Amino acid sequence: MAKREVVLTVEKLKKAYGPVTIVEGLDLKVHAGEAVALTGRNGAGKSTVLRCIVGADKPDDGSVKVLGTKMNETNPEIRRSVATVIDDLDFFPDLSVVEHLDLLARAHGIHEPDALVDEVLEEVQLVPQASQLPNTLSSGQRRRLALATAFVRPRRLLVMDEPEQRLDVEGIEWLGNRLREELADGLAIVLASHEPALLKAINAREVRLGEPRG
Ligand SMILES: Nc1ncnc2c1ncn2[C@@H]1O[C@H](COP(=O)(O)OP(=O)(O)OP(=O)(O)O)[C@@H](O)[C@H]1O
Repeated sequence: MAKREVVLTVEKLKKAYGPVTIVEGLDLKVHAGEAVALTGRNGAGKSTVLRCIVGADKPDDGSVKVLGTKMNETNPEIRRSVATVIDDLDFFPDLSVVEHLDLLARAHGIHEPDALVDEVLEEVQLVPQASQLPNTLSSGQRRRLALATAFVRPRRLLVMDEPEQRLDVEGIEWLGNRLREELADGLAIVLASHEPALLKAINAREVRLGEPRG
């Protein structure tokens, strides 16, 4: 895989809520093997930009392209390329931890899904909770499950909103190491984070968002 391939291109992104302009004229390029961190104060627009990038929110202006193709959540090629960890509330209530991961791995046509799911469960330390339903997990365990969903599926771009939330110190250290490996394999990462240790671990390029105007 070419290391310097441009995976994500954001051009002149604008998003406003009513009279308040959250972001305007934002340009961003993220290459394979590179991590970009959106930083800025609470309310600066980090989550808004991430939602526009993954197609969960519609920009008022500008464009988002993944591997040269205009972002579109319903395009199967894009869905195969983009893994997101935006929140950890988005689970099927009646599927267990292992069933979630299994479903995702199979739906994305992963070769030997059972082996990968076992490996990732072990890594996120959810083996004892494998048969529990999401609403019975602790908040940190739910975050680990959300992170696990990104690692059992194909991905070229990983988009994460404060992935460190509710992780313990060891968990943040694990995440930094894991993401470093992903970068070495050519993954492109865009994240919002308030955790300097994580940003340092993955050598993230910082893009600081200013205050919303209006
Ligand atoms: N659907 C919405 N309608 C109106 N305003 C919104 C909406 N979503 C977000 N906002 C506003 O947009 C601004 C940016 O919010 P956003 O969640 O993107 O900030 P953030 O940088 O991620 O903040 P934090 O660090 O607190 O997570 C905030 O002022 C927020 O209140």
